[in-house]
Amino acid sequence: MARRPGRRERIVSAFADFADAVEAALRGAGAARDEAVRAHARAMLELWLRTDGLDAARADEGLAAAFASAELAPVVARVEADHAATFDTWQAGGPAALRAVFDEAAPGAAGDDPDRWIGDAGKDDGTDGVPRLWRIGHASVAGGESFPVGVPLLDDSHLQVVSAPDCRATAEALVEALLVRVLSYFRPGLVAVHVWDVGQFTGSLPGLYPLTSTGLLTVHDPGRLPALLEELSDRIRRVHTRVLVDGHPSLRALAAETDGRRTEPWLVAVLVGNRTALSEDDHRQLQRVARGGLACGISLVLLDVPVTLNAAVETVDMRPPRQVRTSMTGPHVDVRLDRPLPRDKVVAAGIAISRAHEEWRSRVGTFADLLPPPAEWGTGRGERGGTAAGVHAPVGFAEGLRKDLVLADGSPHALIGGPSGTGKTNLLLTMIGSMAARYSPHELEFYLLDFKEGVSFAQFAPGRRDTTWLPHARLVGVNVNTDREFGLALLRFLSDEMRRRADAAKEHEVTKLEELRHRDPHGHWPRIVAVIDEFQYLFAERDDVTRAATQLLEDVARRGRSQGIHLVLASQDVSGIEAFWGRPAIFEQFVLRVALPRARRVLADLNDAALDLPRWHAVLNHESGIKHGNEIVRIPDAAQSTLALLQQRLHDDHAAAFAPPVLFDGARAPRYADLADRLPAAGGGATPRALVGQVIDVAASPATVALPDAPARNIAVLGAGASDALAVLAAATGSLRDQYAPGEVDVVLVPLVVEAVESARRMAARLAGHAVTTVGLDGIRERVETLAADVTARLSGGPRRPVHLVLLGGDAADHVLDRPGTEALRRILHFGPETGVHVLGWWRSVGRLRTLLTLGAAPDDIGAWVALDVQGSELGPLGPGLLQWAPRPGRGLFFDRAQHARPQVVLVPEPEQDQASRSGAAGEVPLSGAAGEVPLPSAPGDVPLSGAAGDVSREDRG
Ligand SMILES: Nc1ncnc2c1ncn2[C@@H]1O[C@H](COP(=O)(O)OP(=O)(O)OP(=O)(O)O)[C@@H](O)[C@H]1O
Repeated sequence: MARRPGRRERIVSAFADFADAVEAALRGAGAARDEAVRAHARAMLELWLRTDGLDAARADEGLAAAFASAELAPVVARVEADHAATFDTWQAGGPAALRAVFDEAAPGAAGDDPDRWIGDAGKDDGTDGVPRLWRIGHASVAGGESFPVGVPLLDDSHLQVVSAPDCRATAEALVEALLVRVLSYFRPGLVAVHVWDVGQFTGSLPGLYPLTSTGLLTVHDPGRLPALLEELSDRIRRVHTRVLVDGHPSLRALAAETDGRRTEPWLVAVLVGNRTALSEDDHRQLQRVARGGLACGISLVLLDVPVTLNAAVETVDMRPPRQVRTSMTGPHVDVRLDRPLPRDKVVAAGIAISRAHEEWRSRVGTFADLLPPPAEWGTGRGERGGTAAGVHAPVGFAEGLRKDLVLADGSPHALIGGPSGTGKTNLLLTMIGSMAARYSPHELEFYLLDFKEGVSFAQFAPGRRDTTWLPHARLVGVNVNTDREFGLALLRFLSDEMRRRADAAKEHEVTKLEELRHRDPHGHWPRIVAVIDEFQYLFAERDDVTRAATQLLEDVARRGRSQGIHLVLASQDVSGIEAFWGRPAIFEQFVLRVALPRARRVLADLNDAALDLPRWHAVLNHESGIKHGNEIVRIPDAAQSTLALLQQRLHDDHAAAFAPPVLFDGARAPRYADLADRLPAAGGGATPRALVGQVIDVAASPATVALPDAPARNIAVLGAGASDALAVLAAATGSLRDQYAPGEVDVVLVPLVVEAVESARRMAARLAGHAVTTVGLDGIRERVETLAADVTARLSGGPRRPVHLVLLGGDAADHVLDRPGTEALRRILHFGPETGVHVLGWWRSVGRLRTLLTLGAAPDDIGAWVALDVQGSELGPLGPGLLQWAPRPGRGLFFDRAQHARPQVVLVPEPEQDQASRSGAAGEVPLSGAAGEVPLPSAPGDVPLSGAAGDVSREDRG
């Protein structure tokens, strides 16, 4: 019988249903989870792809399975579609546009394939612009067209390259290729490279070593990073203080405003580190260099030197796991670096560049290359305009670039040293030509003195063959080697001019020349450059001249700066010049030092750069001679043909407005006519003045003695030699002619020695129109006694018609005068002048004159004298104390109690017969007429008893 399902079965069945239900529930949950995981994977992949970029994700090996999965393919497809949609437009034109930009920014060796330029030296001088990019590789986006990648460098930016150990060699190759591009682009010399490698004595970049031969590459010792950084800082300082003085912010801006030419080469400093930090000091210094360097042409290339730079810098980051990235292209562009240049080609390029550099250095740089274009000569329209901020003129070349010599507030005066034959004079001529070509004579004046035996500056004054002159030249001194007084005269002039300027500045309430020019635009305030070649002669002796010169030099050196007065002193040997070493106050003002090869003491004590200078080079140092101010420049030959052409042009343009310079020519006696022209106008009751010579001053003033009716107004000329003495007296009597109305004066000519006879005749001829009598030895006593009686009468109120008693060889009269005659002469000397009777006499012996000036007369009766071949010690009783005077031909020591505290040196006028023969009038001087009869002298010993007086005197002069 069938049994009803029992309880147990029911329970089992119920559990089975439960298990089925659970299984169904679990099955459902598993499917949902699988779907969630797949969705998550899809979402994650999309997130990666969109975050890191499709290209990066493809390159990631961990994601290879995902890219292979069919399940995920729609995600990839979707991202690809979006990627393509985003970039397609850019891909269409973006790479091409980048290429175009690059081609423009990186012309020639800056961007071209190396095969097209490697091994050739560059030719570009930067005047047509500087590449803004330098190629390092290429890149593409999303498999699109590739485009070149470059980095900026010169003027624009520094470069920081960061590598990992396994790609360090690639990084070095990148730097090497970059440098080879830069060096091959520009004309050799325009870029110099310095390399410092912390780990290697020889530095990295061995392929570039050939460049060291001409100094284009300098390799620094690993331990001497501070020295390199110091060198770079010095350069920045120098560029700012010397080159960017006109307020230009950078060398690039300066070049843009001038003709585009760079005045300083670029300097690329490559620092190769080992990823460890620099010392704190070096780090700080490097930051300073980075900050100031670009404006001064310094670019840093840092390889694995960890440093943060507060300046424009681009980076190339080569560290894994990423590909190469640059700051130029951003983090999403993988850059493929160019293949390293083959080592042998780099070496060959270095050799070729060095060779071209050497050739360039020996080829370029003539004097003409220093000058601006001829259209600008003397206009001041060139690079720097006027001289408001100083005088800047290139005098030589460094690396083919023109190097300026600067006379301005920072370097007001220059000291030039170099042994004989090293080119001092040439350098001075170069400087003068270069300055004259740049500035207008309204803005710049030269005062040029040469103490050497020679006439180097004579070319700037009108000559017999070349009648042109340099309009800037206001004074030219030649053959002054025996006359230190010329130097003194120049310094005195400068000192006076400084005072005049200071007074004008005070009046306009300003302190500097620049401001004075501004306030007084119609005034004539040129800068003055005073050049003294072989200036040590000026200080050659311990005497009054040296003392006065030292004082004046100190004055001008200290105050000239603000008054626009600049001294340029040149010497073969400055070591012995006490005026300098004993007076640091003077020396310190000579901030600009120029040392020619082997010059001693011109530079600072520890600066021996001049010792191994090659020929025709100079150390130009605008920093008082300290080492870091050294610039080695090559001085061109100041070719006469170019100088002459320049002078001709300047003369043509300016001669109408500028008189010829005053000429100090120590070898030429001043002409009577020139001096007489400058005498004050006579007549109208003016006191007559007797001309006795030429004062040594810049105005070439006549030296005169006033002859008023006052005691002691007699003139004595002292010396045994007849020629100079007679020349002085001839000038003195001749000059009186025009100062009296015809017939207003009596002149008594007394030739007492044979040499004077001819001279007296000429004097008489020149005085034609006046009452002239000539008396010889035989008539002197009587004449003197008559005149003495006349003086007595005058003293008691008799008529006072002017009388000049001209004694030629006064001492020769002693034996004929006897006591009464001598006393009469003393009376004339003592009382004559106040009554209008003046003695103008030549005594061959000071002792004889002194004897005469006793008893009735006194030494003071000679109010003025000119001593010729007489020793200073003999003059004591006549002068103001002990005198230093060593006689020299053509010079006199002139003292006039009425106008001098100390005697002064004068030039004796040209002797009469020279003037006559030069004018072709020799023998034409009328010897008769107004002139009285000349009786033959009769005293034995003084004159021969036979022979014509004229013949004798001509022999004497021959
Ligand atoms: N830069 C130069 N290039 C070529 N020749 C030069 C240069 N400088 C000077 N000379 C030549 O050298 C010679 C001597 O030059 P310079 O007269 O200038 O020397 P210095 O130092 O003034 O000598 P000194 O004091 O003996 O006159 C001259 O014949 C000159 O032409």
